[in-house]
Amino acid sequence: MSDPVLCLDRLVKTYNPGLPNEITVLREASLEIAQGEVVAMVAPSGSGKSTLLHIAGLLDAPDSGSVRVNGTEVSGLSDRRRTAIRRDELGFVYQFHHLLPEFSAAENIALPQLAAGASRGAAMARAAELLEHVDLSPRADHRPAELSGGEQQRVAFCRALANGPSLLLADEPTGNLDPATSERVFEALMSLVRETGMGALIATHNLELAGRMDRVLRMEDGRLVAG
Ligand SMILES: Nc1ncnc2c1ncn2[C@@H]1O[C@H](COP(=O)(O)OP(=O)(O)OP(=O)(O)O)[C@@H](O)[C@H]1O
Repeated sequence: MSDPVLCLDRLVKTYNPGLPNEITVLREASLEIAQGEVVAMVAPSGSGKSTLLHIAGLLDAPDSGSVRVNGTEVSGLSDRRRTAIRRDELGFVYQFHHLLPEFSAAENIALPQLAAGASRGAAMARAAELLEHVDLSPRADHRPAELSGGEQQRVAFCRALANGPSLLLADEPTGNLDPATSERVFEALMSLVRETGMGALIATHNLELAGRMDRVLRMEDGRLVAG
């Protein structure tokens, strides 16, 4: 059997330790995501969802507990190796798209590939393929400001998937959209994720969307429990 794409084991995280405003956000939070599995994380605001996603995305370290990505324990790795894992194995989507305003949709999708060493031709070809998948080929040369909110978010999904990651981490990817757009964007995301066979951890407040994923976890008192 292959390793889980993500294994978080008994993560503990306290902010401001020893100070009056000390707050323990994660209390032995654990989860495992198999290859191709799409997991929803439902959590009230302030319960530690972003903290957990930051740790899973190797942007922050836990106080204790372990993080394994495709079987590799990340604590103790050099910054360089950690950056390589983030670039090659993880894809990120946020509530706001964070596309670069001065570049076109296709160029935004090409950039992470160029950073990973792809040629411009190969990167733009892959961008075109991804844009076609989310029905945005006619918008390839548009800058983000010339796209609707739902279109911008679909471009952000393409960018997240550009380097063929095995795990997608998404923090309320449809949180900023109206219900109809949210539905369309969610469908686009699921179709991309299913097509590539990647695993995904998707934080959402939308219980209806969560119910359509393979598994739902709830954040409760700093732990993840089956929802
Ligand atoms: N860098 C930090 N320093 C101190 N406290 C922090 C820090 N980051 C987060 N917190 C606190 O930790 C708790 C959890 O924050 P986190 O952002 O993980 O929650 P969340 O579930 O993602 O919330 P939201 O849905 O509102 O974004 C909050 O009480 C927050 O104020």
